[in-house]
Amino acid sequence: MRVDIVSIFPEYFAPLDLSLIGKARANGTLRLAVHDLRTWTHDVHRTVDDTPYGGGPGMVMRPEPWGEALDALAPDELSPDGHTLPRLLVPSPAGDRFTQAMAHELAAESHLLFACGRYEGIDQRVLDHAATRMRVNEVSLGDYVLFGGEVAVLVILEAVTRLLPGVLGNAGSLEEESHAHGLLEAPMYTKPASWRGHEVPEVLRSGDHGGIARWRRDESLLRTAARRPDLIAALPPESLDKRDRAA
Ligand SMILES: COc1ccc(Cn2ccc3ccc(-c4cc(N)[nH]n4)cc32)cc1
Repeated sequence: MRVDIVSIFPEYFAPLDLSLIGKARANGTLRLAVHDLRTWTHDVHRTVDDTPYGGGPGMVMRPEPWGEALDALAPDELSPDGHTLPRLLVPSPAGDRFTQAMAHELAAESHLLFACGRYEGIDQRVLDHAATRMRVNEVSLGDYVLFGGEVAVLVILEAVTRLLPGVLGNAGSLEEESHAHGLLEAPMYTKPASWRGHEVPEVLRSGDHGGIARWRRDESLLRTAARRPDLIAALPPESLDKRDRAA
């Protein structure tokens, strides 16, 4: 997967040299490039923002630098390797909610292009023009307001990259994790069996794999019902058996 990120704070993405994403870049699973939007400014002050039409607080990101950046990173003509146009993702408080389902959808793409806004956002015409030639999605992490898109891109990129083949060592983790089956995961424990007077649930040390699976299922259901009843309501009816309903 190829990923391009455009930001006025490219140094925000230094963490992407670390850990499993860093390994994915080193082994070619992820080809990531971070670009400074000011590359596509031409004035001495390298201006990327201006006052909003219609008045109001703050500044808006100018369309010209973004237009040139997207032209450069998503050229219309097919590249020699038959490169298709990327999917443009624009973090925004007004975007569609980012979900694990969207992470899976994005993990199937060959080229993602992230536009990190700052100030009060990017001139709308940048997104409207881009949408005439590539898929554009405004994406929100949730109902809270960030300073800009960079942190959102780090989150989205981590959620997507861990789904790429070979990135997560034990593929089993993908299957068992929260939101994989629509439920929150059960509590996890490791050694020692007793710690500051807190014991590991006996069933987890019993070797009874059926009992362990049932305990984990029950704990997932109880935790999900308590913290995220919306996920219970969203489950397909057939996924809850009689025992589940009794939990
Ligand atoms: C109320 O209108 C606002 C508009 C923009 C901003 C600051 N800002 C600028 C670019 C940008 C990109 C993403 C986000 C964001 C995404 C989520 N889930 N929360 N916040 C915030 C962003 C603040 C407020």
